[in-house]
Formats: sequence, structure tokens, C-alpha cells
Amino acid sequence: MLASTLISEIKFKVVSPKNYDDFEVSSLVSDTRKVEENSIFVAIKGYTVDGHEFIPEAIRKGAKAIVVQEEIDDIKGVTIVRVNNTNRALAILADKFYGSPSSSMKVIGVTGTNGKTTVTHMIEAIFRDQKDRTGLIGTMYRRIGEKTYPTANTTPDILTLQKTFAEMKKENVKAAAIEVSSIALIQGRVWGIDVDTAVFTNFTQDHLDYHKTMAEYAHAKSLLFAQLGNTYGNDKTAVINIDDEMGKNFAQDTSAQVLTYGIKNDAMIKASNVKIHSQGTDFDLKVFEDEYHLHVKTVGMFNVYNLLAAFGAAYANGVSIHAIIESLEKFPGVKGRLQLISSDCGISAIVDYSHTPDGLLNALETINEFASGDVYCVVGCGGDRDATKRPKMAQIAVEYSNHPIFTSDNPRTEDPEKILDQMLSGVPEKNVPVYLDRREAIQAAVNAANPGDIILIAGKGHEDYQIIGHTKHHFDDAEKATKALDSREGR
Ligand SMILES: CC(=O)N[C@H]1[C@@H](OP(=O)(O)OP(=O)(O)OC[C@H]2O[C@@H](n3ccc(=O)[nH]c3=O)[C@H](O)[C@@H]2O)O[C@H](CO)[C@@H](O)[C@@H]1O[C@H](C)C(=O)N[C@@H](C)C(=O)N[C@H](CCC(=O)O)C(=O)O
Ligand SMILES: Nc1ncnc2c1ncn2[C@@H]1O[C@H](COP(=O)(O)OP(=O)(O)OP(=O)(O)O)[C@@H](O)[C@H]1O
Ligand SMILES: N[C@H](CCC[C@H](N)C(=O)O)C(=O)O
Ligand SMILES: [Mg+2]
Repeated sequence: MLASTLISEIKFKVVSPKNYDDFEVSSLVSDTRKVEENSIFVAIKGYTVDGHEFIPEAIRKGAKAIVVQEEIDDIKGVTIVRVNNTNRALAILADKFYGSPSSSMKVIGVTGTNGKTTVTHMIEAIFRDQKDRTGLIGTMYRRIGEKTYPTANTTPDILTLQKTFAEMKKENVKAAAIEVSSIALIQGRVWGIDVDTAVFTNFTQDHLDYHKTMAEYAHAKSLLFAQLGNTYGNDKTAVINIDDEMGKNFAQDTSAQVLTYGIKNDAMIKASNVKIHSQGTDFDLKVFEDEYHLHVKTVGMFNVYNLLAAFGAAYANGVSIHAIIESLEKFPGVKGRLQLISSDCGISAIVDYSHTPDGLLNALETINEFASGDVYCVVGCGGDRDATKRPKMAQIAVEYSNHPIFTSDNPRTEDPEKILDQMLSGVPEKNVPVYLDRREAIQAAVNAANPGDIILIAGKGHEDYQIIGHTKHHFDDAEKATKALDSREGR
């Protein structure tokens, strides 16, 4: 594609020199480490560094045009495009450069504090069963059909995102489910993505290190719905949990058509008579006036909400009710979400990715529904993340389990002892055992438990690593739990 074709996409800009030499663009990049001959380099002001500082490097490596938001001196042989906001320019350029791939498929964006990964996997499963080629982008991976690719963020940066959609288009993907984090919404990582259906799961505390207040966090989440569709009638749909107060606001504010779901309130898609067992859940489902009964493999009230969300997304995209129900009934769950590790010694471990107060509360309430013995809870909190979650998660572990054990999650660059002290500050009157080493905490729970007891290992779910400082070490809760339970069997 010619540079002039791309540059003309940005309406409001200053280009110097005015009569620049056109060239065939080899790549569009925002990271100088990826610049090659004939790249366009977009300088982004980041949280750690300012991309404008790397302009000399970009030019050395062969960039022929630079997009900036600061005034810079002319550079011989280089076209400079100055805009008001380089993030926005990058979104416009990326969509054009990759040929607007998201417009060629159904895109379902899922946002909310908890449940995004679970709901996107449920949606993927429904469309797969329709024999549609599917795409999935989220915390665990990017997946196109059967192929998975690693990912650094829950919602990737705009270039990775557009590149992934371009690959999906090439692979003839018909429906893609994508997790949209609040941080991504604030940073404009989904600008230019043609989202057809926006799903809201729930709103509780997380990420206050980043958003500072719950109001700002809510504003971030609202953007997905505010940005959906246009001010005229359209075919976009917002699928909204109406039992959540914030959901009511989003339903009120979007110009898209709204499909509501819930259990407590009068929703278009409504579950009732929910019965939770250790191996599954039963409930009645009403879709407008029609009634159905579901027996699903996923456990817990919160998963009923996730199922309703996925149902809504598929229904909004024309999948038949019977087909959706069939897919949801056989959905096996997601790795690290209430993942059961059974053993011959009669003690069960459950690995769960609950890393927010509400997530932990839900996981423990669900386990308490079917636990016949005592409940242990091994839990820690991540470093370089919302510190105000720590005392709250500690309180929930103490209140909703018989035997809380505190340990490290991903300390990242924080001192793990300080994180544990902040957890303990939430339960000053309790004498909770503390193990800095997560493996030892899991082993201690297994050693102390009796047959019939359940051990919840919360916070890291599918993660197969522990981040200490800037280094990722191999660590897998399920693997450690299996090993500890095996050692117990041998006794
Ligand atoms: C705070 C935050 O969101 N940071 C994100 C941000 O990084 P940053 O602003 O620090 O980038 P930077 O290092 O300052 O670089 C600025 C610019 O200079 C460029 N650069 C940099 C170095 C160089 O040599 N040359 C160069 O050109 C960079 O490519 C970039 O364009 O942009 C990066 C690229 O898009 C992200 O990967 C990174 O996410 C970091 C890893 C992160 O931890 N983010 C978390 C907080 C996050 O986004 N989480 C959400 C929610 C999780 C959930 O709830 O599931 C997520 O969506 O993952
Ligand atoms: N609908 C829900 N409501 C409340 N808690 C939930 C819900 N769904 C899942 N959880 C809890 O939150 C944990 C994380 O679930 P999931 O990974 O699906 O959420 P997520 O929104 O993708 O999280 P992240 O923000 O890390 O991407 C689960 O292990 C479970 O304990
Ligand atoms: N996507 C979430 C994951 C948290 C997982 C937990 N194990 C932690 O490290 O805090 C985040 O980045 O906040
Ligand atoms: Mg997720």
C-alpha cells in the first residue's frame, strides 16, 4: 500500500514536507524494535517511555514516515505527519493497512470485571458447533480455528489486534469472541474494531491502581457500549446483565439494540430454579416467552450468568435456541476456572482464577454449596496490581472458608512480604497461617486436610508461571496440587 493512501486516511494532520516522496509501505509499527526499510513508525507516549525518543532509531532502521503528536524538526528524506493523538492515528492507519478485517466477520466483544475469559470460550464453543471457523482473543491466548498464539495482554495492542483479525479473515473465520479489558478501552486498543455485539458480564472492584476510582473504572467499561453502533437505528446489539446496577446504566446509554439477561430481575433471557451440584448445575431458562430446562457441566451461580451472557451473544447473532442449548450443555469449562483436581485420598483441590474480591467470594460461595467437609482456601494477591483488593480478599477467605492460608501470587516487582502484610491488615484479629512460598502453602493445605475436604487454590488459574521481579518461573497450581495430593496418597 502506498504511504499517501494511508496518510490520506487521517483527516486532521500537518504533513511536512507538503510534497513528500511517496513510497510502498513495508510495515506499520509503533515499536522501533520492529522497524524495517520503508516502515511507517507511529510514536506513542507510553506509561514507561515516550516513543518520540526513539525516532532517531526508527530512521536509522529505515522508517520513511513518522507519525508524531509533538512538534519535531524536519528530517531529510523522511515524511513527518503530526496529529493530535497518535493512538487514534494508529487505530485509523492500522484498520486501513490491514483492510478492515474485523468487518468481514461477526465480532463479539465481552467486557466486565469477571467472566470475560469464560464467556468468550462459551461463545467460541457455540460457533464451533455451528461448524463456523472461530476466533478468540483474550487472557489465555489468541486462537484461530485450532491454532493458538501467545498473548501478552488480555486485549492486545491495536496492531497485534488488527494483525490477528487479518489472519482470521484469511482463515475464513466467521465469528470472533474478544475480551475487552477496561484498560484497553481507556487506551483505545479496540478503536477501529467493528464490534457487532458487546456483552457486559458484571462490575465489581479491580484495577484501582490504574483507574483510581470506581467511577473511572465504570466509565472505562461504559465505552464499549457507548462506542457501539451509531445514533441511527442499527443492527448492533448490547447483551447486558440487568441484575448488575451498572448494566442498567449501560443499557440506558447505548444506541444499540439491547438484549437483557439475568436471574433476579425481569430479563429477556432469564434463568430460574438454579440448582448447583458438585458436578454441574440445573436451571430453567426463559427466552422471552419460551421455556427450557438446562443441565450444564459448569458449576456455580456465577457460571449461570456466564452461560446467559454467551446465550445472548449467540442468539443476537442468529444461532437457534436449540443449538445454543446443546452447545452450552456440553461445554466442559475453561482451564483454571473451578478446575477440579481429584485424588484417591478423598481430598479434592479446585484451581480457580479468582483474583478479585468478588471472584473469590463467588468461588467460595459455590464450593460451600456442595462441600460436605471443611473448605481450605490458599490465596495470595498479585504485585503491581490494585493493592486495595488485598485486605478485602483476605477478609473473604477468612469469612467463607474454614481454613484460610495466605501465600504469594505473582509478586512482580513488589516485596511479597509486604503484600502479605497488606492482606493480614484486613484480618487483624485472626491468626492466619502464611507461607511466602506458594508450593509450601499448597502442600500445607494438603497435609492438614482430611478426606472429604476441599482445597480452593485461588488467583492463578491457568497460569503456568509465577512472576518474581521481572522473571517468569514455571509454576502451575494444578501441577503442584496433583503432586501434593499424590504425596499424601503415598502415606
Ligand atoms: C500500563 C499498560 O497498560 N501498559 C501497556 C503499554 O505499555 P507502555 O505504555 O508501558 O509502553 P512503553 O514501554 O512506555 O512504550 C511506549 C511506546 O514506545 C515504544 N518503544 C519502546 C521501547 C523501544 O525501544 N522502542 C519503542 O518504540 C513502544 O512500542 C510503545 O509504543 O502498552 C503495551 C503495548 O500495548 C502493553 O503491553 C502494556 O501492557 C502492560 C504489559 C501491562 O501490564 N498492562 C496491564 C496493566 C493491562 O493492560 N491489563 C489489561 C487488563 C487485564 C485483565 O483484566 O485481564 C489487559 O488488557 O491486559
Ligand atoms: N460471572 C462471574 N461473576 C463473578 N465471578 C466470576 C464470574 N465468572 C468467573 N468468575 C470468577 O472470576 C475468575 C476469573 O474468571 P474469568 O477468567 O472468566 O474472568 P476474566 O474477566 O476473564 O478475568 P481477567 O480480568 O483476568 O481477564 C473465575 O475463576 C471465577 O472465580
Ligand atoms: N489479568 C489480571 C490477572 C491477575 C492474575 C493474578 N494472578 C495476578 O497476578 O494478580 C491482571 O493483570 O490484573
Ligand atoms: Mg480474562
